[in-house]
Amino acid sequence: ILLVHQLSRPHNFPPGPRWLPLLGNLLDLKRLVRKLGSQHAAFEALCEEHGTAVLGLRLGSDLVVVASGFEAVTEVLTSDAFLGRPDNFFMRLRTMGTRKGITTTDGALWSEQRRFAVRHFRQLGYGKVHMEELILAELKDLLSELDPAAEQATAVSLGPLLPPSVLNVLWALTAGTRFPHGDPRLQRLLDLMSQRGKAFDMAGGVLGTLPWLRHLAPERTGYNLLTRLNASLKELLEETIAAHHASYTQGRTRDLIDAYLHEVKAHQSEGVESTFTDEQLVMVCLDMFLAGSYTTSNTLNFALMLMVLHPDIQSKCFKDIYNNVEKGRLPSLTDRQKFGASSQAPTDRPSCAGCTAGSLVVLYSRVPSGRAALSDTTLAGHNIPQGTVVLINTHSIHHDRKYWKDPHAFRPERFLNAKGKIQPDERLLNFGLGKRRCLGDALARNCLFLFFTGMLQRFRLSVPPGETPPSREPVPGLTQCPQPYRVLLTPRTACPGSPRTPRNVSPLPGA
Ligand code: HEM
Repeated sequence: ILLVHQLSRPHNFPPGPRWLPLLGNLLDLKRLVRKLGSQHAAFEALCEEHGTAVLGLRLGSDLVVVASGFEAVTEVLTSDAFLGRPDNFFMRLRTMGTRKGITTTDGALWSEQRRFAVRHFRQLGYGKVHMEELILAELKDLLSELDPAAEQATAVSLGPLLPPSVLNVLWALTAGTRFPHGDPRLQRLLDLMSQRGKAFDMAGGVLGTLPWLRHLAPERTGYNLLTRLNASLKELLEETIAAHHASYTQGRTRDLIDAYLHEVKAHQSEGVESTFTDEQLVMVCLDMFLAGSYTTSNTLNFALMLMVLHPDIQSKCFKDIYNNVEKGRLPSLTDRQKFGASSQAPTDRPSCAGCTAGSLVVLYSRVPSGRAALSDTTLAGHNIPQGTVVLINTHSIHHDRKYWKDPHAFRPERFLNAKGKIQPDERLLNFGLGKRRCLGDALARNCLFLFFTGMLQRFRLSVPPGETPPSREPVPGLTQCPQPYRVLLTPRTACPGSPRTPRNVSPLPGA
C-alpha cells in the first residue's frame, strides 16, 4: 500500500518526470543539477521538457511543485491558500525543533508575530532617522577599517568585511548594541551562517527531503553545521534576552527585545494565553539574523563587484555622488531623491539607486522562497493537495529573455524612468510579494544605498594590477554570494582627474 501511495501521482497534479518510491525525483534532479550547474537551471530544463510553468515533483516523501514565470509565481504569492510554510525536518531544525518565529511559521501564530514585528520596526524609526544613524555609524566604521589598505594601495577582499557591518545594524535594532569588528563571537557566528548559506539549496538540501541520512552522515548532510549554528545563536540570544529582562523598565523601548517583552508582560498581567513567550522571542531574533544578514551583505558585495567590473558606470555613480552630496558629509537617505536627476540622457545617469537595483536583479535574484498549500487548492488549473511544498523560482522571472531582452547585461539605467528616478517594475520580485513579502525590505534597501554610495564616495574600486577580474558567476547555495575576489581601493582624493572628495567626514550629526 505504501509503495502504491508513494508511486501514485495525485489527480491533475502538475506535469513532471515520473518518480521512484522513497526517493521520488531526488536522484534525477541531483544529476541534472550537477550537469547544468544550478538548481534553478535544472528546474527550468524540466519545465521546458514537460511544457509547463508549474512542475510537479516528489522529493523524498514531499510533494513539491516548482512555480516558474511571472503568472504562476504571482498566483502563488498572492493566494491565501499558499500562505503556509513547509514543515519538514530542515525547517524545524532551522528553528531548533520548535517551529516558532516568523519566517517558518504560518496560521494565527505567524500573523500575530508578523504584525508585531512590522508595527515595531515602524515605531522604532524603521526607514527614519534612527535606522539611518545606525547604518551610517557602521559605514563610518567600515570606511575607517578600509582606509589604511587604501592609503598603502594593498588589495583587500571585501567579502568577509561587509557581513559584520550589516549584522551590526540588525543587532543594534534587535538588541540595542553592536559587536566590535573582529569580535571572535561575531566572527564564529558569521562563519557558521556563511557555511549554512552555501551548504543548502531551495529545498533545504538532503536534510529537507531525506532527514534520516543525518544519522549516517551528520557532517556531509549539514546536520552538524546547523546544530553548531543553533547552539551558538541560542546561547547568544538567551544571554541577551536575560540581560534585557534584568534591565527591563516598563514604558522604555530601546530595541525589538524591549518591545517584545512589553507584549509578554502585558499578556501575562492580563492572564490571557498568548503567542508572546520568551522562546518565541528567541526565534523572532533568530529570524532577523538569518533572513537579514547575508541576504543584504551578499547583495552589497555583488553591487560593489559590478562596480569593479564596470569602471565607466562606477565613475558616473561617483559624479552623481559628487554633484549631490555636499563636502564634509556622507551620503544620506534624503540624497536618494536627488541622484540621477542631474545629468542629461537616461544612459548617462545610471544613478546609484539604479545600480543597486540592477545588481539585485541581474545577479542576485535567487533568494530561495518556499510556501506550502494550507488546504487543497489549484495552481494554473492543476490540483495542489494540502501540504504540498511550493518553491518559487524568481530566477525564471528575472532572467526572462522575452521581457528583459538581455537579462545578463548590467544596465542599471533600465531601472530608471525618463527623470532618472527608480522605476518600479512589477516583475522585480526580489523581496517577494503579498502578505508574506520580506518585512526587512526597507532596511535592506537603505543599507544597500548608504553602504554603496558611502564606499564609492570614499574610494575608487578597481582590479588589483596583475590579478584577474572577479567572476560574475555566483557561488551556488541558499543565499548566493560572489566568488572571493580582491579589489584595489584608491582614495578618491588621490585619483588623478577625479573631483576631490573631502576626507575625515563625520557621518553623524554632532559625532
Ligand atoms: C537584500 C536583502 C533581502 C532580500 C533579497 C530579501 C528577500 C526576501 C524574500 C524573497 C522573502 C520571502 C518572501 C515570501 O515568502 O514571499 C523574505 C522574507 C523575509 N525577510 Fe527578507 N530579504 C532581505 C533582507 C531582509 C532583512 C534585512 C530582514 C530583517 C529585518 C529580512 C527579514 C525577512 C523576514 C522576517 C521574512 C519572512 C517574512 C514572512 O515569512 O512573513 N529580510 N525576504
